[in-house]
Amino acid sequence: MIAMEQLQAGYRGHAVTPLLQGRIAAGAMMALVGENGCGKSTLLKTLAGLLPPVAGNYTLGVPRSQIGWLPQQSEIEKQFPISVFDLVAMGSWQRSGWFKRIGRALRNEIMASLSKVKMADFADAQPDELSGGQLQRVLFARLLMQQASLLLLDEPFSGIDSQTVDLLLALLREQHQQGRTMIVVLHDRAVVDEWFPEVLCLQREQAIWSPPTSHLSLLSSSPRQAGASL
Ligand SMILES: Nc1ncnc2c1ncn2[C@@H]1O[C@H](COP(=O)(O)OP(=O)(O)OP(=O)(O)O)[C@@H](O)[C@H]1O
Repeated sequence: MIAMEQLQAGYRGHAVTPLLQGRIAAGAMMALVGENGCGKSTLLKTLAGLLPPVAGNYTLGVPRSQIGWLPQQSEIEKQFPISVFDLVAMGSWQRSGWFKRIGRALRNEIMASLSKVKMADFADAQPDELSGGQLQRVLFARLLMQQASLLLLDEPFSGIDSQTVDLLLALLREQHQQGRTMIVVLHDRAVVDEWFPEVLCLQREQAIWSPPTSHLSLLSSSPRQAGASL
């Protein structure tokens, strides 16, 4: 699904990642790991189309509308003056349309997503009334509603208790079993070893793919050139 050819991610022409050459297959459940500052978030933002590549190029096998994106900090989301229910409903806007009334079937789906993350009782709450872990569960419910085929999650478990981490990991595995592709930035080696069959480790000089990726000499479709946006 994702092919990277001599890709380097960074800011304003300055690379922060090593050269990335390889592919991530559709349906992969991949952990993105490495020391602080090695460029994990920067790579994820680049793949999400929020930053242009500094060098090389990549292809995503899906349109940008099929990306489910969970950034590292969700404090901004907390200030949104809407209910938890509406925040989760935002995940389905592509299916329902922005200004259409939410019908019974969609309402049930939203409540089912909130139940999956054990937050159904908070449907009428405001995001700023939630703890960090509760808000993260709500954002996962929104992600489920999105039904995106590519999930890019940046440290989704930081500051979350282990029970909740297990709940969210089980949901991710369910998404994986449904054929979705995911790249998740993680720091907890035990979580990576237990849950993630594939790992991309960024180091200063090189990237280590596990299992080793097939070398790419050609990209199959029009690549994103450095400087281009999605
Ligand atoms: N907006 C920015 N402009 C310029 N440089 C940045 C910007 N954001 C981050 N950096 C730098 O890019 C490098 C990589 O940062 P990044 O956040 O991608 O690392 P990371 O691997 O995700 O780190 P961590 O594990 O601490 O979250 C760091 O040296 C950081 O200082």
